[in-house]
Amino acid sequence: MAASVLIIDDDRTVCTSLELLLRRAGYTVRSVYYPAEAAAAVAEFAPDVVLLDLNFTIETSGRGGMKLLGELLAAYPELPVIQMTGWATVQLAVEGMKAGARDFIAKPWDNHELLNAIKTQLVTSPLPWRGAGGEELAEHAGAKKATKTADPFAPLIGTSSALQGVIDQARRVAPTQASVLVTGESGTGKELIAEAIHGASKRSGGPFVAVNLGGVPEGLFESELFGHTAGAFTDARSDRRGRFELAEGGTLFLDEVGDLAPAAQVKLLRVLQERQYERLGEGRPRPTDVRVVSATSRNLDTMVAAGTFREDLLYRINLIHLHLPALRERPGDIALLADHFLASARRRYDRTGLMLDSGAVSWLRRQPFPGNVRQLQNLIERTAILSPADTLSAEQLERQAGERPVASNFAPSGVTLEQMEIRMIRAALGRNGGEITATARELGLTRAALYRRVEKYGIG
Ligand SMILES: Nc1ncnc2c1ncn2[C@@H]1O[C@H](COP(=O)(O)OP(=O)(O)OP(=O)(O)O)[C@@H](O)[C@H]1O
Repeated sequence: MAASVLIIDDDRTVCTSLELLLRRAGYTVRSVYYPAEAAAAVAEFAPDVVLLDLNFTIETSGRGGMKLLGELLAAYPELPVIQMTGWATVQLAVEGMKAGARDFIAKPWDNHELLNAIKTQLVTSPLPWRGAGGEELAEHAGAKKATKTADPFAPLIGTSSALQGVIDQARRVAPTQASVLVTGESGTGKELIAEAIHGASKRSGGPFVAVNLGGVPEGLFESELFGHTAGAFTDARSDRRGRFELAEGGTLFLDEVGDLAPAAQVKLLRVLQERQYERLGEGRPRPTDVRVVSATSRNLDTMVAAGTFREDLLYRINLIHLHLPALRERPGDIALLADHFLASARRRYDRTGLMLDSGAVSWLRRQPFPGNVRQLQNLIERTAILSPADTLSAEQLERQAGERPVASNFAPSGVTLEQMEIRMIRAALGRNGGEITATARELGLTRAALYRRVEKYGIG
């Protein structure tokens, strides 16, 4: 049986787009638009996970959402609630976490992160709040069990020696306990290879828990990674397990490790050195047995030289270093990858005739793909959905790829810098399928800086 998600948000466009995303990922979904209907929907639909918007537009303070969160958790203390909130209201999200929400996602959300957050709740909740079988849920959340006997590296498509070299290295280090640092541009498959390393390790029976450190506000770092006990803060009503605890016996994937603030770097280093951590408010150390795989698209050596990343932490996470090549460095893999994404579009949309004509393949091979494999995947998928014909041409792909490269009219007169910025952000969001991390990388911004601009300009 498919796992289920209840969306509580008064913005119907948000609900519709979340419904589409989650149904495609195999979930049963229901939305409610009015806070007053939420409790009844939880009772009737018995969702495995709830996505709750904290900012109802009628009540922009977010108090409506906080109140509802309190009511739902009072009635169902174990209900896994993921809060959704705009960047400007991170403080509210912090309050929500203290009140017992399990996670939070900033709007506009990153699809990949959102799906990961839901998966984490399904896999790591040992006692689903309504008593459903944990096994069944875990099986749904990523089909890791079903594919256990298959080659864990099979999902990594590409025959280029640049990619195969990295896969060979990864195969060799997977069975060891060594910490691994995966570098590479956004969308090159860092998380995919981290999962494969876990799958090929002796820990494959344990959990694979991912945490995007770039998305964790500083004030939440300890609670997020190490957990807290009820009463640790004024609003901490229930115990909360941190990511280290959730990953016990398995692999902890620290994504965007280069985005960690200096104070958080010290705290992480201490836990990795001492192999023990403390839940906030508990006052006693807990031993930890996790293997750490980290990833970043930043250059940590340069950051160490600049004094923004601790050298001792780099040594700790970087026993083995794997670097994934950008897609433009292995154009020979583009046709194979395109074929792979087209095959999944055929299955997903039941369009067995979908294919690329030869012009389309050579056009794809000439593209720079700054968003790497993720960008190629989004482009194929979008073109397949929007094309009425089964054979996709270079022209159709080009149209979907959106803005052309810089041309002489790049800075037309009569357009303000601000308008230009809005256009560039919109275009980059379009090219990257709305993925915040990839868009921020393409524009050379941090995620926080991109969120601020999206918020400031009201880009939807
Ligand atoms: N070699 C590959 N074969 C098949 N799919 C791939 C490959 N590399 C990446 N992908 C797909 O591209 C998308 C992005 O990959 P992934 O999330 O692992 O990248 P990432 O480097 O971790 O990105 P980011 O730095 O933005 O978090 C995913 O949907 C993934 O399945």
